[in-house]
Amino acid sequence: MGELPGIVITGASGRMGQMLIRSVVASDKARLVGAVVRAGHDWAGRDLGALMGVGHGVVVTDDALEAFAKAQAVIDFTTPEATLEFAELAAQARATHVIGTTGFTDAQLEALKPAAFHAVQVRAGNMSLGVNLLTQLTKKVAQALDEDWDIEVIEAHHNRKVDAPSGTALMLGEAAAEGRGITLADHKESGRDGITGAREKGAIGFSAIRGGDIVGEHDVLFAGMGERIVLRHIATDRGIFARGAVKAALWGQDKEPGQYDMMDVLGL
Ligand SMILES: NC(=O)C1=CN([C@@H]2O[C@H](COP(=O)(O)OP(=O)(O)OC[C@H]3O[C@@H](n4cnc5c(N)ncnc54)[C@H](O)[C@@H]3O)[C@@H](O)[C@H]2O)C=CC1
Ligand SMILES: O=C(O)C1=N[C@H](C(=O)O)C[C@H](O)C1
Repeated sequence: MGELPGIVITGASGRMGQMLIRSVVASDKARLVGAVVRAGHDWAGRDLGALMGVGHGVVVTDDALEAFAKAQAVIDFTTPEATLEFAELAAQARATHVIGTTGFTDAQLEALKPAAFHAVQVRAGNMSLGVNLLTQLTKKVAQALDEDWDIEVIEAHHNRKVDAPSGTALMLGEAAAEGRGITLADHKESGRDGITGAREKGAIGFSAIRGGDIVGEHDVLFAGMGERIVLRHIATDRGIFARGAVKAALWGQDKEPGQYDMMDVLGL
């Protein structure tokens, strides 16, 4: 039997970075071969075992290229700017690049594409099974209802989150738009404040709550006259995102270069 696929985690000291390290170490289908932090971070050069109590023998580095050269997959939950750099390096190393990072601009999403000519890229605003199922349900409900039903996506996250609406909220909004046969960009309404005027018919609205240690909560509200439907997902443990990302890294091993998402991985 050959060696298990080697995985590098970027943003190793972050909330998701640490969760991902624990998930790879706990997996019997993958090996942790590297942990990358940003340049000058005080974890660089230190053994993960001493820092986290797991991953003994893996020395944290700020040299992503060197780390990626030893890997079959890179799992990356960092920032859009860092992910763009890592996409090029993962392509050079022909390593599957699993991207959990959110908050990309349209131009940044466009800039991710060339790397996918050379390596598998799996990107999703949410890597959990539950949210990906909810996305499918959202599309189905939106397909069944007409514009008399107002669609609102409401999300809540911890007070350290820097982007809004969340990547998940955008995924759900895209699914609702697809179900309704419209383009989200033309119907997105977020950040209401002041005298906004009446709600535009057919809009897909977004609201973001930030507070405390909320892991991630998403409601898709279909509001009609005299009745409402609410589809809801509540995450209570970041392990759901990490396990999904490890699954994606393994799934990518025998795929052709290109851009994929968690629907592909989960076969939904
Ligand atoms: N797709 C999904 O299922 C999920 C996505 N996320 C997304 O993942 C991202 C990270 O979230 P958190 O872990 O909560 O944030 P965090 O702020 O705790 O961690 C991000 C880490 O990236 C590191 N970083 C930044 N630039 C870097 C560089 N150039 N090289 C190496 N490391 C670098 C930071 O030092 C930090 O440790 C966010 O965009 C978040 O929305 C979070 C949870 C689930
Ligand atoms: O930043 C987070 O924490 C999360 N980000 C993702 C998002 O933007 O949707 C996924 C999850 O909700 C947690």
